[in-house]
Amino acid sequence: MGVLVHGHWQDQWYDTDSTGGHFERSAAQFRNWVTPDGAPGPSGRGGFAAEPNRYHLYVSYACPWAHRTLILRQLKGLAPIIGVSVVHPLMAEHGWTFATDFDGANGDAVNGHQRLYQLYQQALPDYSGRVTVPVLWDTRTDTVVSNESAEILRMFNSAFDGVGARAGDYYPAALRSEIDRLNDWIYPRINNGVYRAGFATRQQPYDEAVNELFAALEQLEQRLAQQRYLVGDRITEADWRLFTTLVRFDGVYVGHFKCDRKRLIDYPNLFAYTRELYQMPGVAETVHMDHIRFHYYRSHPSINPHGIIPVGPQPNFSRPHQRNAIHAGGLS
Ligand SMILES: N[C@@H](CCC(=O)N[C@@H](CS)C(=O)NCC(=O)O)C(=O)O
Repeated sequence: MGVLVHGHWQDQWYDTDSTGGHFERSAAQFRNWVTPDGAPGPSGRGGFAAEPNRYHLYVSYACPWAHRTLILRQLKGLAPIIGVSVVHPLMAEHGWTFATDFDGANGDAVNGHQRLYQLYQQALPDYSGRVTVPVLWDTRTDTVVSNESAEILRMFNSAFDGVGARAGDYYPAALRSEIDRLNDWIYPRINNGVYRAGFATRQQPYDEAVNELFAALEQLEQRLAQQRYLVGDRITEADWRLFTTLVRFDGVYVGHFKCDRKRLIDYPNLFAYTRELYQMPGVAETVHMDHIRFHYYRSHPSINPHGIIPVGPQPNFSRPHQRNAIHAGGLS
């Protein structure tokens, strides 16, 4: 893996020496918004009006942040009007690439690049920073609209409603403060918590991350015994953001990232909740466990030097979930 420095690719691993063994994720830099009429969004500049077949999404099936955007694209019926390029699951010295010798990795049909960093160079020749997925690309102006999944999620939720998106609001106005509160609590402890544990290079930051992670999972286990979804009886963005971490938990985070105090399948409510979300129409087809396991176990040689992909565990997400009986106010 590496970074771009003034447009030049440099192969280097995360620098945790300067942060005392802690892993710190850097902020995404392209922060424009697609809006119904092209007016500027909460950040960045305007000019990105919602139109069918204008925008293209670059993802890795392995990446939990990219996965959120794929799920919203699916739920909102955007697949026919926003195309997708899937990178190869191996992220090595050239970063993410468009090699197609892995089932599902479909290359870059839009710009014809070999490597993802070339897309960033195309958008901004002088770019300095990480080269991450997901990327929302504008084929009209040949630039990156956004490389921040949390914001792409919000755009997919509503910006395309006038140009053919399916009904459905996963960030309803009345629930926003509760969703934001949950996201802010879940992100550091769980979504990024597994990375903080897995990429720690000293004992103490690892201990800290893993303790916070499992304390948070215990709390959610209790919450989901009382209510069907994170915010009561309605599925919201907060659920999808949690789902992409939970669905990877036993397959990679338990082993590869040493998050092994418990497995997902040891939490009856969290596991059943994950199964219910997995079984929603269109969601299972966004989950590609072969990309997920290959990516993590092969792309981090400092954690898994021989690149052996272990056998499991691999939970069965298709088993009945039996969550129908749970309503916001507790078991009916
Ligand atoms: N803030 C970004 C983070 C995305 C991210 O870190 N993606 C990872 C893959 S899971 C990546 O592409 N990493 C490459 C790198 O850091 O060089 C988002 O949520 O969109």
